[in-house]
Amino acid sequence: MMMLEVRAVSHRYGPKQVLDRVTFAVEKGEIFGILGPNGSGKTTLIKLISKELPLASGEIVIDGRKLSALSAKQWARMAAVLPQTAEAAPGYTVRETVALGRYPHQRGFFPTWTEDDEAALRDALAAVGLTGKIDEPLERLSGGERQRAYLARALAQEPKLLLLDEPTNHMDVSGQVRLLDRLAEAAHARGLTVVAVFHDMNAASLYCDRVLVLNKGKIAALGAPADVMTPALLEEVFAAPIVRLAHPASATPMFSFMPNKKQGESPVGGLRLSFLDDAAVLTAAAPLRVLSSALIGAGFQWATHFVNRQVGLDYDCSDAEGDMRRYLEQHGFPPERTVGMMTAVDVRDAVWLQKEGEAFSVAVMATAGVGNAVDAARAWQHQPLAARPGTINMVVVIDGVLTEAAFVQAVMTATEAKAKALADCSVCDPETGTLATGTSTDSLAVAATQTGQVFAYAGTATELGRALGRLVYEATVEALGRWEKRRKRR
Ligand SMILES: Nc1ncnc2c1ncn2[C@@H]1O[C@H](COP(=O)(O)OP(=O)(O)OP(=O)(O)O)[C@@H](O)[C@H]1O
Repeated sequence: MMMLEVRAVSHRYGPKQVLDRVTFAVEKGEIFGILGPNGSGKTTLIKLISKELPLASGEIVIDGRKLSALSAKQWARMAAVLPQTAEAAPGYTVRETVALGRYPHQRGFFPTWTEDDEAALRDALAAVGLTGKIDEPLERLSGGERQRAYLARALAQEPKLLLLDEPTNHMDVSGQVRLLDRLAEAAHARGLTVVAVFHDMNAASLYCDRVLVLNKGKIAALGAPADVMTPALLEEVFAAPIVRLAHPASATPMFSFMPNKKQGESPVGGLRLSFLDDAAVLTAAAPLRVLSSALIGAGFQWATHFVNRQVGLDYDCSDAEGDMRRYLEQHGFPPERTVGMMTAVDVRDAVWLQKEGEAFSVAVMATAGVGNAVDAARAWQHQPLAARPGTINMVVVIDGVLTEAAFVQAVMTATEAKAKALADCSVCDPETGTLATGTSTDSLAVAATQTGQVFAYAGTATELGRALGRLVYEATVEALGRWEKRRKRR
């Protein structure tokens, strides 16, 4: 069932055409976003639907009834609007402001305030979190609170259709999340239809079932955010470089801008390996983009420090992450910009290899121990393992721009080269007696400067992949040799 139909609606201010044959329909219970750059006609569209501007061309139908046939009071029983600006009318309290929302439901010349009116008012105030401010004068509220009071007035109207022009304009983050969550709740539980103008693409993507993208008064796109909010479309419409990212917890895309930064110096030359008593530390002159499985900074991250910390064989692993975070803070490494790994291997044996290619540079830091060696193909045969010390930790740094595919391929290439190094060193899984492919607690970080040449791939079909595989292989063999030597000396 459609709650709102907009058919071939055009609008002019004098000679200026600001909407051009705009057609779309919004289903009952939908949260529908309107996006577009400044001046694209969003507010005009809301004003036409809310009867604030006369409709000169096209047709608008609300819940099956033509807008032109609805009186102001009939309209207000079906729809409510929260305008862009929320200026306080002097002298009104929050209660009085919200009570005005009940006017469309009241009849006769001397309407009485019913229990239903009071319940609707209380519900609306609770929904926007303003119950505690019911008797405050509106002008004493902050901009965000005032916006919420006006939203409560719109909710008290108990509309089927709620029109919002930038609803989170004056709100801080928690206010935004609370408001949008409440709207989503009301839409899904009560079948409220919400049509809202958004400037924040991320909020629109997270909360809208569908979005309409307006550009110069015309529809540039219409559909589910994940389908239509493509970087190409958004870049064209907003004339700004936009990147689309995967949200960590929701299947809706996130957006950010690409700053127009000058390319910095290649930081591979600026990498520095240093040692603390109990850690090998790699420091980069500029932040590197990293994909890692490390204890701290796992996943994609930007980091300037890579800390490979040595712990005793009897280390209590129950809160390794918290402990590592404290360790980093105590030693002056910013945890949000540090990739932190742990090992029981002596970090003085860390291997550091670099290769300067024509088109790229690659560097590898590795520590290795194989007291905990495992054949990944036979690990299922193991008894549940008590983690034994002996981990292979590796940081691979590439000077260049890696695509996400190249990051994943670099992880694959490094892992395959490590497995081959173990095989060539005849390292066996003690439980199965077969050749080991790694240890059960290995960490890997692949880092890239994200300046200079672009690498779309880093598999063994590429020059970069071949150099990377070779370096990882050599570093692993060397690190295993050092570990073995130290073990024999004990
Ligand atoms: N009353 C008016 N008289 C003349 N021109 C107007 C009037 N109101 C808006 N406009 C113009 O119409 C165009 C569309 O305005 P509208 O407010 O609908 O855009 P918008 O997409 O909501 O913009 P914003 O993102 O800045 O709020 C703009 O160029 C604006 O300058």
